[in-house]
Amino acid sequence: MTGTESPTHRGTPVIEVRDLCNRFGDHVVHEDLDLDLFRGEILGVVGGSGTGKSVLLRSIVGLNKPVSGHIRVFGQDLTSLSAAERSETEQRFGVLFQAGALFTSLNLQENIAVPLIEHAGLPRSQAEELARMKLALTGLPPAAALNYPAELSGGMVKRASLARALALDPEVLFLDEPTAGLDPIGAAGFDRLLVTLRDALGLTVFLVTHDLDTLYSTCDRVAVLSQRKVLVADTLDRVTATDDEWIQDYFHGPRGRAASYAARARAETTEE
Ligand SMILES: Nc1ncnc2c1ncn2[C@@H]1O[C@H](COP(=O)(O)OP(=O)(O)OP(=O)(O)O)[C@@H](O)[C@H]1O
Repeated sequence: MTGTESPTHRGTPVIEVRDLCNRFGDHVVHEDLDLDLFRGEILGVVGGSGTGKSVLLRSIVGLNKPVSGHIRVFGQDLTSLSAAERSETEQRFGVLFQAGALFTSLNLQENIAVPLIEHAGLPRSQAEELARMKLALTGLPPAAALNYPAELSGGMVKRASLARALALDPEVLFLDEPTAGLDPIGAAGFDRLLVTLRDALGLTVFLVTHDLDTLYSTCDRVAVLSQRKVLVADTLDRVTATDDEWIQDYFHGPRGRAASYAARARAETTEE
């Protein structure tokens, strides 16, 4: 890795990716990619379209088998685990995919009860009670528990999907573009919720996003994927100062500047 880790995040990483290679046919997506995720941080993962952000996420959560490399999770190499150990480890992860992936034929409390019944073995009534608590945690009103996904706004679907990702009390939360498709107010609300939940539940968060406002308002560190590797993984100040064309265009273009001004204005309002 060319970037130095933030001094605020020393200690053993909960996830260590080393020399990761991913290839589809002739198309090399990652080559000797390194990345650390430290306990309690929100790490934003950015990069141009097709740089392999989602493939990286899927490799870590076990949905994509890398060509080579090591992924250590909670100190254990994923490839050395038996299927049972792997499944146990993966239950310490919560994943929110871009499409949300709720079952359309189930209402929200039934949706969130599914992992509680299947993986935690809870009886249905208890699972649905717990599901209602998870929905409340994400700021949804109690009545929403009986709604079907099609009856909800995009922002509510995202919150419900987050409630499902939190169903099994994960230690690490993986989010793939959680604010995509939300209006700016809905997106800002989701960002605040994410920080509140991280603080309240002690979560570690791996967040793939294109949303500059989300990066500025939620992330402790940002990892930039470029040229098949993590070009830099550090605090926003250090990342934005990195001498790289894509980074300079992304963070110092009109949208990047607007997000940076908005973040500064928010910080000043909080200080007053
Ligand atoms: N299962 C697959 N089979 C073949 N190619 C794949 C597969 N999954 C991903 N790819 C390719 O790998 C590359 C990286 O995909 P990925 O979805 O990780 O990009 P991304 O950085 O998340 O992009 P975006 O920001 O547009 O979502 C893309 O070129 C994609 O087409």
